[in-house]
Amino acid sequence: MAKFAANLTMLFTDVPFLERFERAHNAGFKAVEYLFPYAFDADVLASKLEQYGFEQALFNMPPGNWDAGERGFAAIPGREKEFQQSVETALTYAKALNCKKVHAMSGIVDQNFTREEHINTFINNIRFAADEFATHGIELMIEPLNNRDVPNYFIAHQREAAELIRQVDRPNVKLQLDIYHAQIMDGDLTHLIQDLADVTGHIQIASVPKRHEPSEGEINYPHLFNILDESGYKGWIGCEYNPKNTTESGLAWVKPYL
Ligand SMILES: O=C(O)[C@@H](O)C(=O)CO
Ligand SMILES: [Mg+2]
Repeated sequence: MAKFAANLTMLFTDVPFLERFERAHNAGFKAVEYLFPYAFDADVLASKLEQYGFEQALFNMPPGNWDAGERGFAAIPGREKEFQQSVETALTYAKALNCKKVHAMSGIVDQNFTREEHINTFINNIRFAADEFATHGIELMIEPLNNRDVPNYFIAHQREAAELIRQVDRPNVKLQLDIYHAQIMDGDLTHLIQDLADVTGHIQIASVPKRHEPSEGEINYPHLFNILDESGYKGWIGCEYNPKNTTESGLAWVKPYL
């Protein structure tokens, strides 16, 4: 049966970040995920997890200068040293939060370099991170982002990510299949989920086109939850959407699963 993690970057945003844990707990969630933990001391976050009995499902590696538009740099030539440092930073948090899945963002392509140069950089960086994480039993996620929201992101299609994962050739590197991005870029979701089941490590959801609750829009999520079950997916499904009104008023869809 599908199980859902509250994404605290997107849900409960009417209160400051640290207060969102309590709100997610009161709503019935048993796990949380969020983009970045780095603004907070790892011990503070760990105590929030402990206080509410949460599992930390996932967080992202440092993305570079987010406010300046950077979206990671795993594929960006010339940033290798920074990438290696960011692996160590992420590892410190992953250990403190007992988090077994970390997402490495690949970055907006740099027009000064060829596609091949980006791919080679990505493969080398991801192998480095995967090997560091493997010694702690941590899986490394890579996630395609749709090119309407994030133009020129290095990976936009799910099967392209699966091919890169094959080339990286490390057992702890997996696909973060965000069904919102997948519907915009790929479609044919039933077959996509089934075909990529063996490389999928994490799932996220939102409606399309508006990235609201999964109960609206063009995707039939109850059908896809069954497909995920049948495909053997047992991990958390991250609720990574912008609530249409308050978070709580839009949670009816998830109540039967909590
Ligand atoms: O889908 C998303 O936007 C996130 O999962 C993410 O990690 C990058 O912003
Ligand atoms: Mg996502």
